[in-house]
Amino acid sequence: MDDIIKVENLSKSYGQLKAVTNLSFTVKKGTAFGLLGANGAGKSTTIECILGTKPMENGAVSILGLNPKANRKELFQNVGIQFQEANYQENIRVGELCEVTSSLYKNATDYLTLLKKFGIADKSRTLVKELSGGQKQRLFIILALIPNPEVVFLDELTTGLDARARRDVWHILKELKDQGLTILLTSHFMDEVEVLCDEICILRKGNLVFYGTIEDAIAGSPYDKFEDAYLWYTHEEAAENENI
Ligand SMILES: Nc1ncnc2c1ncn2[C@@H]1O[C@H](COP(=O)(O)OP(=O)(O)OP(=O)(O)O)[C@@H](O)[C@H]1O
Repeated sequence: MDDIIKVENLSKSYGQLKAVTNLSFTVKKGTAFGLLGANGAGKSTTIECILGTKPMENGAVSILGLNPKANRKELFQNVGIQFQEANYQENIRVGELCEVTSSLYKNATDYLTLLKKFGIADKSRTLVKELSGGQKQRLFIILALIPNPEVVFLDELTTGLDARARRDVWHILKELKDQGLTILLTSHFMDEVEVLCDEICILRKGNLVFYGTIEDAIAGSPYDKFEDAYLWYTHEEAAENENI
């Protein structure tokens, strides 16, 4: 089975606001897919609908051939999710949180290796609440990878990370992708998207305005740099130029 994530005609509104309209895409095994768009474009809503943590109005979704709502338990073992801070208790140490997380999975990977890879092995005994923003972000990526998942969802992948840490994260994810991991990520950094993503879709106010490869995105725009093309698709390039 090649299509690891399949989204068909996904729509979601909050009252009168259409957050996502008729969105369809597929993500193939061992590839990274970037869900892109400005603040409020509908990226997080899409991820939550795919994972079944938010009800969608219309559409059909499958992950690893399963329905995320009906097959939650089966999927749980094979899907990694980068959660945000609010999901963790305050007074737990980094090592303890990794240990507890590992205990939930049959195929958990060695978290000490991950802590080392992501450069926070020395923080194992530190309280999670005492980590810096970037260290927390690294920890949350580690927690998503502990299950040794087949597919991982990474929302705002490297927000808050310093330049070195971002490159380390890219390197690790590329390695995992080469080993067959499927990645769906959101990011506001187009350099990162160019390094990692095989395919992207760009959302504008919940509507799909581009779906394909980065090369095709550039070719379909008047620009020759991806970031310029991206801003053109999102209709933000004028506002951007005014600020220069
Ligand atoms: N629970 C909610 N109730 C009402 N409106 C919401 C809710 N969650 C999101 N929205 C609205 O839906 C739209 C899409 O939001 P969403 O969080 O999916 O965007 P996003 O692309 O992830 O943005 P960001 O890049 O800022 O994280 C926005 O206009 C937002 O204000």
